[in-house]
Order: sequence, then C-alpha cells, then structure tokens
Amino acid sequence: MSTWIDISQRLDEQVATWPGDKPFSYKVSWSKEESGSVNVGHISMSVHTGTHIDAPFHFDNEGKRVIELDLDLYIGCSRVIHLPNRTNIGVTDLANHDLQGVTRLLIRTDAWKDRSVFPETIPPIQPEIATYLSGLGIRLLGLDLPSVDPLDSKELSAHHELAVHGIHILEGLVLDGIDPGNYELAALPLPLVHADGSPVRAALKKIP
Ligand SMILES: N[C@@H](CC(=O)c1ccccc1NC=O)C(=O)O
Ligand SMILES: [Zn+2]
Ligand SMILES: [Zn+2]
Repeated sequence: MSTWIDISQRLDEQVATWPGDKPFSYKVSWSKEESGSVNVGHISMSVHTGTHIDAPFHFDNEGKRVIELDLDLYIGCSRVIHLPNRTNIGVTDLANHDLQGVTRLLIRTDAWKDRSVFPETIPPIQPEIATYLSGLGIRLLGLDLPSVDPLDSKELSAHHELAVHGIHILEGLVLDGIDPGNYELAALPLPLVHADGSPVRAALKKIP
C-alpha cells in the first residue's frame, strides 16, 4: 500500500478554472483504430488550473519562468497547519504555531468546499505574512485555495510581497482530512521553459 497521500485535484473536464480562462481538455487525437497501434492524446489547459505552482513571471514580466525554479522548493520536509473559518490569514493566525525550522508551509483552510465550482470568495493571505514567514526561513507557501490574493485583486499584493521575500507559491491543494504535522512533500512542476505556472502532482508522506 502506498504511504504517499495524493493532495492534487484531478484533471478532467470537470476541474474548476478561473472565470474566463481556458477550460481543461484531454482528447485522443489519434486513436488505436486510426493509427493501428496506439492512442495518442493531447491536453489543453490554463497553467493556473487545479493544483499548480506560480512562477514569478505570472505577476512580474522580469520574473523567473518555471524552468528556472529551484527543484528543492518542491521536494522535502513540509509542515501542515489547519486554519479553518478565517476571513483572511494574517500573522496573528500563524503566531499560535511554532514554525521554527519549517521551510515549506502548507495551510489547510477548508474554505473551498465544492472544488467542481470556482469559489466566489476565499480567505486571502495578508501580504504582511511574507516578512514574518521569510524571517522563519520559509521558502514555499502552499494552500488549498486558488489564489493567495482576493479573487478580484488586480494588484496581487500577496503574490508580489511573497516573491520579494523569496517565498514561492503552491495553490489548489486538496488538504481535506490531512492532520496538522510534518510531512515529506513532492510537488514538482513540469519543465516548461517559458511558462508562468505549471500543474503539479502533489503528494505527502507522514514523517513519523
Ligand atoms: N493570480 C492568480 C491567477 C489569476 O489571477 C488568473 C488566472 C487565470 C485567469 C485570470 C486570472 N486573473 C485575472 O484577473 C493565481 O493565484 O495564480
Ligand atoms: Zn496560479
Ligand atoms: Zn497565484
């Protein structure tokens, strides 16, 4: 039995996308009957669909593209904390947790209830937490939400402030039922050379 827990959203035509963004599609372009040997499929999707990482180029024209991102960000020890029923997430919410030695922090908010529908509102991350988290040595922030900023934000203050402090973003995790604690995380982006984000297969393994 696998000890790895899948914390990714499944990718099919039902996956929720940002309003107005490209829908997910998988199609067999060449069937076994046509080719005589194999089914060959192709996918089309926004890179901000489901469980994905943001590259800084998403919100900064001079920012790094996916291929330039350090793989160490996305593999290794992580801490899951549970912050349900919040209207936003600020330093006071984190101050109750001992985050010494944590480099990858995953926040379970439980705020995105029906993942087949894009949420109307989410509890945004307050940009001030970037200074606090970088002071602790945190380099990756993951959430069970489609964004770290309010969904209608054009400034994307939390995205920018996290980037300024060297903190990378992992969005759209499925953390339902994941107990707070320490886990090994694997959530590697694809080797997309020009992209501003990438879907990931994210998984956790409990550290005893
Ligand atoms: N910044 C968002 C994504 C985002 O803003 C977005 C994604 C797809 C289509 C439109 C978007 N924003 C439009 O204002 C994110 O958290 O990754
Ligand atoms: Zn994104
Ligand atoms: Zn984002």
